[in-house]
Amino acid sequence: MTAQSAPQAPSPFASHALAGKRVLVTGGGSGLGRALAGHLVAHGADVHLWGRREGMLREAAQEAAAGRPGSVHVATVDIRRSDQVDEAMGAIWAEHGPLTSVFNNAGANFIARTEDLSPRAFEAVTSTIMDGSYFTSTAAARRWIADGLPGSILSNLTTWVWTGSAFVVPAAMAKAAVHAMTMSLAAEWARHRIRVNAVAPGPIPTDYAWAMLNPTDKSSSGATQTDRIPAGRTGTVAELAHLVIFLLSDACAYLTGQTIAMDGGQMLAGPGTFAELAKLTDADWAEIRAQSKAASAVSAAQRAVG
Ligand SMILES: CCCCCCC/C=C/C(=O)SCCNC(=O)CCNC(=O)[C@H](O)C(C)(C)COP(=O)(O)OP(=O)(O)OC[C@H]1O[C@@H](n2cnc3c(N)ncnc32)[C@H](O)[C@@H]1OP(=O)(O)O
Ligand SMILES: NC(=O)C1=CN([C@@H]2O[C@H](COP(=O)(O)OP(=O)(O)OC[C@H]3O[C@@H](n4cnc5c(N)ncnc54)[C@H](OP(=O)(O)O)[C@@H]3O)[C@@H](O)[C@H]2O)C=CC1
Repeated sequence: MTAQSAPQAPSPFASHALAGKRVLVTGGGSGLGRALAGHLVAHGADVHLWGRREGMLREAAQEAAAGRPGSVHVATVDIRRSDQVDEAMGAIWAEHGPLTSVFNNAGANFIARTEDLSPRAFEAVTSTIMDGSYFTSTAAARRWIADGLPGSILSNLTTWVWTGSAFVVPAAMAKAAVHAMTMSLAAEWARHRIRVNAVAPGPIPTDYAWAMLNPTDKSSSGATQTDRIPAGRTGTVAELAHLVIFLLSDACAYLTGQTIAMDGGQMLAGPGTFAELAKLTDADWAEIRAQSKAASAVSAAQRAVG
């Protein structure tokens, strides 16, 4: 199949679709979170970006706020630490006013044979995705409930919540846990006017994710191969942004408890996982581990916290 080029999809939403919204984006210093921030600002939202690398967050804020100076704020927060999350959430409420929305976007992942993973490796991934999403969601919701305010929680998942995926087992498990949190809290908190939803994008290549998920010339697999996607291309940040804007807007106040896939048909056609990596040799896995750990080390050296 030949790769299709992505359409230049203009936003279907008015520039004030998110006016009055104050949105927290975790993992906002890089990749999808960073790119999404500019779209949220362009539709009227004020945005808060959390991550562990201060320099990246500041650059991201400058980029996203270019059209509306003062609309983006940053904080270094390790979302695996409930104390840091609660303190940073309190600071938003005190210094800027209540959030209206949380986007649980921060994630951690790398491909590896499950039998090779140490307990610390398992925990590094699962605590970021599962604990981090829970700590952030509850820190916001406790305040909304106490203040009698409505709110919206959205999480960035993957289609592995339905299919699982070989070779990324901690991430697949943790994303599935957040999918369960989405359904559970939607029912529990609807009476507080708090909506809880999730998106499950197919591949939208970003620098760090691909350094973790496709680090060598042998590691390309169904999950990251464009030519295996029925739509013939990967998704775009603009397409993800349009779905997120809709879900965070007041246009769908009755929509809650849903995880919405947006993957060009990848999951339904079968190749959305890393199962094909079963063919790799010990030497291939050693190279993958060395390459992805090198990318992690570069990023860890940039952190202010965590
Ligand atoms: C169908 C759709 C297809 C595409 C779907 C895409 C889905 C989304 C994917 C993503 O989420 S990609 C996100 C990529 N971004 C990140 O992962 C950002 C955050 N990442 C990190 O912080 C690191 O990369 C980290 C390794 C995940 C964690 O770093 P941390 O500093 O907390 O831990 P370390 O001390 O470095 O390591 C802890 C532990 O883990 C072992 N380990 C680290 N890397 C590897 C590796 N590549 N292979 C095997 N093991 C690894 C490390 O050795 C430590 O264990 P011990 O040695 O101490 O036992
Ligand atoms: N790209 C893709 O194709 C897809 C991505 N996704 C999901 O989208 C999200 C973003 O991925 P992507 O942009 O590609 O990858 P990135 O690696 O660029 O984004 C992950 C972000 O999470 C932040 N983060 C990681 N650990 C922590 C922590 N403990 N505390 C605070 N922030 C943390 C990182 O910042 P820092 O290291 O500075 O803390 C980074 O900004 C992930 O949840 C991923 O699973 C889902 C489907 C497809």
